[in-house]
Amino acid sequence: MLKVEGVNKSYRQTDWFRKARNQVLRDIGFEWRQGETLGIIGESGSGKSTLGRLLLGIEEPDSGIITFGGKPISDRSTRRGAISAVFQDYTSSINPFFTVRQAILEPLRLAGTASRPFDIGKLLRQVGLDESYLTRYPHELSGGEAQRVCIARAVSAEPQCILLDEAISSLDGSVQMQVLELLKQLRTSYGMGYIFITHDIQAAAYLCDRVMIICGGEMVELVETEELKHVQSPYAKELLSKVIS
Ligand SMILES: Nc1ncnc2c1ncn2[C@@H]1O[C@H](COP(=O)(O)OP(=O)(O)OP(=O)(O)O)[C@@H](O)[C@H]1O
Repeated sequence: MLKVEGVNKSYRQTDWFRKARNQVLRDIGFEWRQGETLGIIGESGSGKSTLGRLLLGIEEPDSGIITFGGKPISDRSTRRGAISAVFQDYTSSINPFFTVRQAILEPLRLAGTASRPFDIGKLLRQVGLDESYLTRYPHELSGGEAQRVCIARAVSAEPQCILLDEAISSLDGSVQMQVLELLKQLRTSYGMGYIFITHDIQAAAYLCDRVMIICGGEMVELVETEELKHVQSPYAKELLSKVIS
């Protein structure tokens, strides 16, 4: 469904004496299958968020191809209704001048489907909030509530895939667990899938069907979650030993 082939990405380095480039992703290739939850895990700086931005079409690879349903993800018409995102920084993800109602309806307005019947109260209840939140502004929400609003907004246009980039990392432990549960429930209700970018292997193992491990911009492993303990690459073994021991 979402297909990534031979993707490379580099950025210009700030170097006064020569034109150097920092190679951030090397020859990445994989396929996200419709309805699945695919985890992308790796240590800080391994290139996870960069890959996320490429999958969302926010940035373009230097080389390689990314398609969704056979069409280039770089085309806005391909992305519309196909993929949405939830980021770590929920405080800046919502327009501070928007009420919760406006924030949740924004994707529908952008997709040109704002006139279709839409039960915003039901969606709000599904993410564990009630209709009294509709008139609140972002500064009137707790971190957990704001991230629930971001999730509701990502779900509202019913995309086939939601990319979550460290979406639970800034939340307290118990709230993280609630949001993971919520994501599982929404997946059942709406039949969509996720791409779950995280450095938290345990959260990935809890939520994901398959897990991809990246190190230094290279994909070192892509396995079914139940096969995680049988990973082959030394890096993946070391990464897992830190959690399992
Ligand atoms: N826009 C950019 N310009 C220059 N370098 C960048 C840019 N974005 C990312 N990088 C560099 O690319 C590398 C990978 O960054 P990236 O944010 O993708 O890693 P990550 O695995 O998501 O890390 P973290 O878990 O800390 O967010 C880092 O060395 C980073 O400094």
